[in-house]
Amino acid sequence: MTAYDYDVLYLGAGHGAFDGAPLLASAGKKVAFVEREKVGGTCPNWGCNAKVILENAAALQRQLVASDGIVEGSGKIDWTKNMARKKEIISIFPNAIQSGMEGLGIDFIFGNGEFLDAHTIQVGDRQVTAENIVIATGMHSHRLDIPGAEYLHDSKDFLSLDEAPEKMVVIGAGYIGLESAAMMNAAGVDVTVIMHSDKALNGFNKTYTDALLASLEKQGLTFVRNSETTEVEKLSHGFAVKTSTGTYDADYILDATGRVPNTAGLGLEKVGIDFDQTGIKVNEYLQTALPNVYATGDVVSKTQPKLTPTATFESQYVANYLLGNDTKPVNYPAIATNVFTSPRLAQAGVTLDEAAAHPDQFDVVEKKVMDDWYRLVDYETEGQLSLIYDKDHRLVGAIELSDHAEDIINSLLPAIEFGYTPAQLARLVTVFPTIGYSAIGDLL
Ligand SMILES: Cc1cc2nc3c(=O)[nH]c(=O)nc-3n(C[C@H](O)[C@H](O)[C@H](O)COP(=O)(O)OP(=O)(O)OC[C@H]3O[C@@H](n4cnc5c(N)ncnc54)[C@H](O)[C@@H]3O)c2cc1C
Ligand SMILES: NC(=O)c1ccc[n+]([C@@H]2O[C@H](COP(=O)([O-])OP(=O)(O)OC[C@H]3O[C@@H](n4cnc5c(N)ncnc54)[C@H](O)[C@@H]3O)[C@@H](O)[C@H]2O)c1
Repeated sequence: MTAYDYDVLYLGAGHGAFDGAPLLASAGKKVAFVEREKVGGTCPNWGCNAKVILENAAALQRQLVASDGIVEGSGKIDWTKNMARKKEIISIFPNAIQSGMEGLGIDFIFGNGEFLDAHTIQVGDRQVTAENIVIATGMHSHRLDIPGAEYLHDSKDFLSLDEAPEKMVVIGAGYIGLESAAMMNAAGVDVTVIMHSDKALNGFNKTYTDALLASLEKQGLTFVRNSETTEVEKLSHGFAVKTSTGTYDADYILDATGRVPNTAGLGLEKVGIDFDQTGIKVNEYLQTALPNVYATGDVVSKTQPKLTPTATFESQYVANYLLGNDTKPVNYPAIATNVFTSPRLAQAGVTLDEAAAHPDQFDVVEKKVMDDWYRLVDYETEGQLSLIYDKDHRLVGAIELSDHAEDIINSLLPAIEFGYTPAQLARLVTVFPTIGYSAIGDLL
């Protein structure tokens, strides 16, 4: 029998890797990560955690303004201090994750990993072998290919921006575009978002995304719809962003036009692993074309949202599959997602668009968030909720726009995932008065 250096070797040390690795190490497997940048990957260093700290100031400001003088103060955001706080909080993550993993006996090998064959990875001048390899290399920012592209910044740059610009142009109205634009608008920046269609946020219903844009417009954001960005020109002060609908001045430009799977330079073609621009192709066991090589997280080609909880779920699934604890095909649960603007837009389970396409299978109940008196308690002013039921009246999906949408969707998630009956729902005696009580109350 061949002796490999490791039982399982992960390419990448983000959530797609480090959430499953401890299960393997605790079961006595020899495990290592190959990481070319920062331990923890995108989410803690340049994604979720970094972003949510910065956005929290905008959410606080919104509540303070809505209190209409009960809580005094202008709510002015000091962006530089906000950024310094963010840097301080997230700086602990790489070492904390690394020492936690090393405490379990897991090794770190730093450098770019590339396949030599199905069991061998080249890292610098070292060749590392493993019985099983998990590709968890994530994604990087898509960059527009236009003249002046060198003046554009991506989300990684943006989440380290120490000084707020006066005028900012954001190209793209997906998660990153809207979250970044909304928090900078709250920080007093004049922000224009260029959209190449009239619909924001793929995967969310248009009635809801239009309502979100309308709310953000009321707060001062400008959206330019159906506009193609063609060129960026450097001026003596700042830049001119040229588009099919006009020219917009900015001193900071964020290219938020999407993310691309990290498949290049891995040697995938050489070893016969299938992939395309959507990511690595896997079967129902998250196995690539090579039976001993798996893929997890953002690098996987899939219909599920490319989010941290999805990466975590897949990482734990593959670890359990390799241990023989779970031999069934991957069975994704309802995946909850939230756009961290103020108000938030969150959803889980069957979407409104899916429900509309299959009226024979689903019923939709519409609710006005402001009909719930509790929303007045924490100064909410607007919002809507749609509950999607199957024909047995079990909740199968929900979408909400409000300042607490993420809490409502999290509270509804068990009912969506486990299909609670009305009798089971009636046994959920939640704390009153709270947003969780409101969420379950919506179902009764
Ligand atoms: C700005 C931003 C905000 C986000 N906010 C949220 C949010 O609020 N909620 C949410 O759920 N999701 C959010 N996401 C998405 C979330 O960050 C990803 O879904 C998650 O990080 C995916 O984890 P992963 O392990 O698949 O990839 P990653 O975290 O990207 O990790 C991949 C790792 O692989 C390494 N790597 C790549 N190639 C190689 C190689 N050849 N050799 C060695 N190492 C390699 C990389 O350096 C990286 O560290 C956000 C993303 C961004 C960009
Ligand atoms: N809150 C969260 O959970 C969160 C936050 C940020 C990112 N993410 C994840 O990260 C990933 C990437 O987010 P993202 O915002 O980069 O991608 P995205 O796909 O959500 O949005 C990209 C947007 O750019 C638009 N676009 C593309 N080309 C364009 C062009 N030439 N001009 C104008 N617009 C253009 C697209 O239509 C789309 O709306 C997503 O998969 C998302 O799941 C999640």
